[in-house]
Amino acid sequence: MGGTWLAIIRGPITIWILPLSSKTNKSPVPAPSSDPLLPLSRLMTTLAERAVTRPPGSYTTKLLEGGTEAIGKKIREEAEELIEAVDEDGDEGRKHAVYEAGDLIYHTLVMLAHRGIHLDEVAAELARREGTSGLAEKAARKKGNN
Ligand SMILES: N=c1c2ncn([C@@H]3O[C@H](COP(=O)(O)OP(=O)(O)OP(=O)(O)O)[C@@H](O)[C@H]3O)c2ncn1[C@@H]1O[C@H](COP(=O)(O)O)[C@@H](O)[C@H]1O
Repeated sequence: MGGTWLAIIRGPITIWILPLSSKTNKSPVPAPSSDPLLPLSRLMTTLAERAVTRPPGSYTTKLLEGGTEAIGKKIREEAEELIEAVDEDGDEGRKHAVYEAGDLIYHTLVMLAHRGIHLDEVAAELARREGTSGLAEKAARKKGNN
């Protein structure tokens, strides 16, 4: 295993071992071309690394230094921009919505990195919810409150 590696140990069970690549955003692990969602996972790894190494000249570092408030402000802005873009007509409008969704997802992942949460944990939470309608879940929650 060549190069410099960084181990992040959180909580009782989570251990991240990341190859350090703070000078570039080149993926530390080359992506097999089969999974189109791998860039998300690679981005999360980069952002988790930024949260630890805080390289100067990084927009992510700047956001992380601003904390929950600065990151939250960008999430609100980007959410607004996505909502507006979604109703724009045609291919250009659709492309714009994709672009704004990218901004919103990036800033959301920065918030996760800020809190020391990995995308895997969110995926596990979504997997736990899989197959349960939001309506059924809400009804069960209401019942539990009685
Ligand atoms: N995916 C992104 C990404 N998406 C959006 N952005 C930035 O998010 C900002 C979006 O804000 P706006 O659209 O409001 O643009 P703006 O007006 O310039 O922003 P502000 O100055 O108002 O904050 C822009 O500066 C974008 O460049 C991103 N910045 C970084 N990444 C990824 O994160 C990696 C690490 O980035 P650094 O930490 O900056 O090296 C990059 O290599 C990319 O892979």
